[in-house]
Amino acid sequence: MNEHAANDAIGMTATAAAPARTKIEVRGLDFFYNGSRALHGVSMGIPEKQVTAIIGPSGCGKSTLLRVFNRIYAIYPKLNATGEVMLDGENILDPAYSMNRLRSKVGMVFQKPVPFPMTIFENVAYGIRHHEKLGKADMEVRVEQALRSAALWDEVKDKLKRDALGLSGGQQQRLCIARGIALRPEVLLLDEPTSALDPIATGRIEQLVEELKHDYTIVIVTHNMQQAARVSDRTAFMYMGELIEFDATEKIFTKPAKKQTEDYITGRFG
Ligand SMILES: Nc1ncnc2c1ncn2[C@@H]1O[C@H](COP(=O)(O)OP(=O)(O)OP(=O)(O)O)[C@@H](O)[C@H]1O
Repeated sequence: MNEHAANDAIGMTATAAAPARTKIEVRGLDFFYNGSRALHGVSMGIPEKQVTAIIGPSGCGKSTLLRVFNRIYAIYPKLNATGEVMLDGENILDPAYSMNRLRSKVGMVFQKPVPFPMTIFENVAYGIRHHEKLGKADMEVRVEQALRSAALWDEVKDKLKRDALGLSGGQQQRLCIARGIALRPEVLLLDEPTSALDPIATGRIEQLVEELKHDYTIVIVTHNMQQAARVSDRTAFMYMGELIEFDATEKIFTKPAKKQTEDYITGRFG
């Protein structure tokens, strides 16, 4: 199969990545769950304002790696990361790096949308209140901006006071993205954000990711290889806790350097 045919086959539209500044530099990262090693010496550079996809078979460590980027594991005492994760040149694994600062720089959206049991407006305003004191008018502007950025404003602008749990699954996921964006982070982590959504809602989220990368550095974990091919600039392939290959998405899906990567993307395992 020539390169164009291969691209067509996987529905790839992403163009080759332009050179970009490195936003997150991972160096020799190991991760342990209660002494059991889940990541083995991962090193990679996440480019700024691009989309980086993490793919690989179930249990290979994709979510673990993503969660290290906002240190969410730190709430559990027996989980431990060693190595360095430099965000704009500062090691976020250093206990001296403030969690509050990290939370304001790195937002996360989970697989299953989990709106808070409150109004649509309050879902977005809630997080902002924890970080900033805004007057009523400023808050309204911020909430609107976040909902617009998450491509949800037109659908909810007349029902901001309604319960968020009344939204569809796809709308709830965009609401969770709006909630993340409202804090104006620099990095947005998406952990299988469309796995619970139908193809139309999935398409909207993918389109949204494409738009958001102009302002945010995005890292997305996905089981869906077509999705990685469609939305990402760079793709990381992981296997059994190791980063096997990390390169421009087009290269990974057309001319992977490693046999394990090729076997995975051609469906020979996983
Ligand atoms: N809370 C936990 N306690 C102990 N081990 C865990 C925990 N979470 C994950 N692991 C182990 O760490 C390894 C990596 O898991 P992780 O969830 O990061 O993989 P994944 O690639 O995201 O998988 P999936 O695609 O199935 O979500 C697996 O061997 C898993 O069993």
